[in-house]
Amino acid sequence: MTAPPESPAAPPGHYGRGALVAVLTTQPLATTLDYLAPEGGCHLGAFVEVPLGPRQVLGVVWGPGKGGFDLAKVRPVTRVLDVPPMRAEMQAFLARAADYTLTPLPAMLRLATRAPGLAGGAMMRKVYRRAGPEPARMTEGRARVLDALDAFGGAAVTLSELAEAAGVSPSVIKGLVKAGTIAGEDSPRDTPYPRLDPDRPGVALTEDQERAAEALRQAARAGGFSATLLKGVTGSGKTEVYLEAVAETLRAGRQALVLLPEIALTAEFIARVEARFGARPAEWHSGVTMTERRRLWRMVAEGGAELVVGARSALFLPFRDLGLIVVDEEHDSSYKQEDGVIYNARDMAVLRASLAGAAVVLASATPSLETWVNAQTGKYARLDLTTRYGAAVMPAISAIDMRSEDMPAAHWISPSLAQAVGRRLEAGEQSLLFLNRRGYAPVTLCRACGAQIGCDHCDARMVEHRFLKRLMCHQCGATKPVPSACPSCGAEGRLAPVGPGVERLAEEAAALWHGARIAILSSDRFASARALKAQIEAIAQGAADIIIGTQLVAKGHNFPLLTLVGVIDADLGLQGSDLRAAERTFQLMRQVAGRAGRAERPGEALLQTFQPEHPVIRAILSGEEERFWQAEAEERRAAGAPPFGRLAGIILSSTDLAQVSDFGRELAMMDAPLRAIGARLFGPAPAPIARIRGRHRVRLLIKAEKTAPLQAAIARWLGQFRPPSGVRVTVDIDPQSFY
Ligand SMILES: Nc1ncnc2c1ncn2[C@@H]1O[C@H](COP(=O)(O)OP(=O)(O)OP(=O)(O)O)[C@@H](O)[C@H]1O
Ligand SMILES: [Zn+2]
Repeated sequence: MTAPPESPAAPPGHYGRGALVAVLTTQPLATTLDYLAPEGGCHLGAFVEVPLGPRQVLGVVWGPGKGGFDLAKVRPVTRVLDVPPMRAEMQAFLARAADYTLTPLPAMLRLATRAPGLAGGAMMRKVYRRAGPEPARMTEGRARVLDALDAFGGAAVTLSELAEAAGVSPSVIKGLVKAGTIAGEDSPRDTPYPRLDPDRPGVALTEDQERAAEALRQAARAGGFSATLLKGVTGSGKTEVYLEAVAETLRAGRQALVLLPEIALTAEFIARVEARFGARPAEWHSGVTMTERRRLWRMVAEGGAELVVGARSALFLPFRDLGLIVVDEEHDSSYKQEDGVIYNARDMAVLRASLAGAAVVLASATPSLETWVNAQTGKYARLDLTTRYGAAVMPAISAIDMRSEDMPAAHWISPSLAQAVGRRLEAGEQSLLFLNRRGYAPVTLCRACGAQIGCDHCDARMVEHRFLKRLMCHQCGATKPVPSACPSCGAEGRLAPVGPGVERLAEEAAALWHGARIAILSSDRFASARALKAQIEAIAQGAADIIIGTQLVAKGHNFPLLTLVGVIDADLGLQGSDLRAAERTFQLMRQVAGRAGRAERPGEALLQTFQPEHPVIRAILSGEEERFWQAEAEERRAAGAPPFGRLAGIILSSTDLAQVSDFGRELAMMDAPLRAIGARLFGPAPAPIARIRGRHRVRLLIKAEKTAPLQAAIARWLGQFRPPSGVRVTVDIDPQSFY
């Protein structure tokens, strides 16, 4: 039973006062809840505050109320928030994303409302300015406040900002207000971002670049959904090309979103946007302040932000008219969100673009196999840039056969690689030694009893971090001091590091090359994204001779002086049984090698390997990329593996091992809904990392045909059970990791 609308002339999508509306809240409830539209009514999609028990919670008017119960008991919406209503496109996106990832809709709504102060409504804030003569009593603190105000030169400044700039407590400022010297006034909090000028001249594009740029401009002009793989070798100018698509989108008056896989890359990208369009874009990632997040969220909704550069969560921003999404380095595994709501931002970008009528550009030198196949089958358009820009040429890649190198124990830099580095040092060029292992040594072993030091909470070995002087678990982050005696047998002084991490490699390099400036680039070495950015910039300017880095350095940085890349262990990624081991190794090696020789001087990449004849190593060396993808695709097709078949991972965890094992078996026994769609269930089996943070983990794997209705079947299957309390069930559709 639905209440009649207040007035028959109400516009579509508007509910008059007293009409029954369904509100989706961010609370973990199974369904929407019915409320009465408030005084003045509300629009479909309106952000509202509603009573839930004793509390007020945030919600969105999702549609007409479901009714079917006593209307007298339905409570009215408390108030409609002063932000633009959620658009139908966004509602559809959240609903489809929820269905795809098997995530409850309220959790999706939480992703879409991750800005502070939406309900706060305080659109104004107090800012301070000079208002009268100097106070009768002038103190040093007061003088500093007035100096600081002058220094701000009329820019809006809040109490806390002013206090911080002047180095005084807020009471000093309040004293000046009382004295009439300065005044606080309310001013709008959220202001639009500076306009970008798409018609400023960009760089002169090469013929190849121009061809690709024109195709992307056309896609942007066409105004509907399209998906394009922009595949260009490292240093070919993909960024310059897709900025042309951004320009065309802005000309059409629509908004653009550029996703980057790594916050550390944003500084360089923003500088390029500023050079191209004369102003900075809006930034959205974990390093952005709350005030700025709030401003961005609102401005995106109101159209006061034309271009957003951000992390994967920027996909859930309330764009008013999204015309373009660029996913840069689209193959990057960090686009997969692995906890909380598990989703792949690359796939969600395509979904959102299709609903918004936007163009999506997936850019990479080494695309994911999924995207490569989509381009092969014509589902996506494909544009290729096959040469580096300008004088730069692709680096020569060759292998160092470690079987014939003379390697003393506990050394990892072969004589051949050392020679090559030595030549760079003499020439004043930079070398990068790449090792994808953080810390000093991956294993700490007791030479008396053979025990390895493990984490107390996880089924994982502790990694020594000599820089921090601790052992650290890379699963849960727990740390402990390096003991002097073996925790197993008590032997004193017999613990030894085994294997290399970047810190140990730096030690070896320092012993080899006295006086060389060595910099370690590894995420755990930097307290903040800002510090990391600064270090990357310094290195680009030449502040280091030898860079020792983890995969952090593989991601699109430009180091113009870098001419040699040495990969310490090219076999590392090939060891696992991971479905994507070959693909990942191929991508990573090609990307890392691509850091070399990006300016005038040619680059070289040397891969230390014990198996130079391995097909993946050979493919990396030969550079015959298309053949590699072809072969990899064939193998996956034969195995019915993604992207030709579908997978879903089910992870059960509990502090009680028996409980989680029993529940796993129960799930496996009642798999009829899965069999009904021809899917196969494997497991339960203890997860490769069988315990994390004290929780025992059991995995099941579902394999289905590409077209099978997998999510619906999983929902029916899981719907048969009530997990015992304490058991957590995580569904990972299209899993990327299997730990
Ligand atoms: N047409 C051009 N005119 C001037 N400079 C250019 C041009 N094209 C590319 N460049 C420069 O060449 C370098 C490489 O370009 P860009 O970073 O766009 O390449 P990319 O393909 O995105 O590389 P990667 O995949 O390694 O990130 C940059 O410094 C860029 O400014
Ligand atoms: Zn741990």
